[in-house]
Amino acid sequence: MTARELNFFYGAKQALYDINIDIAEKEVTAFIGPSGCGKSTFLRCLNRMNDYIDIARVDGTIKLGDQDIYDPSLDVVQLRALVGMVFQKPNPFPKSIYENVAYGPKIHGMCRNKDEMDQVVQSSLERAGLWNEVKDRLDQPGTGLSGGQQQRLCIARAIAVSPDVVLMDEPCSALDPIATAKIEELIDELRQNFTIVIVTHSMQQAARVSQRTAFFHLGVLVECGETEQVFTNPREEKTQAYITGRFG
Ligand SMILES: Nc1ncnc2c1ncn2[C@@H]1O[C@H](COP(=O)(O)OP(=O)(O)OP(=O)(O)O)[C@@H](O)[C@H]1O
Repeated sequence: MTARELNFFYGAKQALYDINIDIAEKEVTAFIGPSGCGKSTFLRCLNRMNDYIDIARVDGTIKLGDQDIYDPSLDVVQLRALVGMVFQKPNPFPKSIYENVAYGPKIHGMCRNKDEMDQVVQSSLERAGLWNEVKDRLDQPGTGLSGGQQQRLCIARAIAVSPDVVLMDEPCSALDPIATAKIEELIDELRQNFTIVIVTHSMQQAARVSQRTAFFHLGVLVECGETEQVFTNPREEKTQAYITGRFG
């Protein structure tokens, strides 16, 4: 995905300024920066989740491949299948584990019969590292799983519709360290098949899971580069100050 000259406003308040970024395919890009710097706002621009906010206004261009995602003729439901999202708090539907994963493929008409749907559900749960834990209780509520399992269920739900990109907004912030480690391992496996963008408050997490890091400050994308370079040899003084804990 690419963004060019992206400006974003909540009413009169500008939250993002002239963002230009190329998000590399089949890699993990981490968005870091102090609270309120616009990481989540920009993440939500990437699949038009901000459309739900009445006062939101976007200027500039975001493309998925060649497609301008703010083109008025674009089908937003289709866009959100191609650019899926995993939220801070695991939010399974109040439905069975099976139904949670089957929901997307069903509304997008991806499966011709029950066998095909079973296959998609199984492979999505496998790829989300959850199959072995739930295969004997697929008819039980998704909400009955542990927090870490629920988050992996939400990842299975996102990948069941074969997205190109998976956006993750602080996916581990509600999880304990063991569940966090599992999600981080999973992110590393998923990047073989998906482009991943993760917002994280943790610089350690960004360093562990991402290949590229983008540092935001006061709505400006200060620096974006290979994660190792950003953390060891940042180009910008502001990045250096942030990663060494001088502010934020
Ligand atoms: N729905 C909204 N209406 C008005 N202003 C908003 C809204 N959501 C966010 N903002 C403001 O936009 C700015 C960027 O917020 P955003 O949540 O994108 O930052 P962030 O970097 O993700 O922060 P955090 O790390 O705390 O989640 C902040 O000043 C915030 O107060």
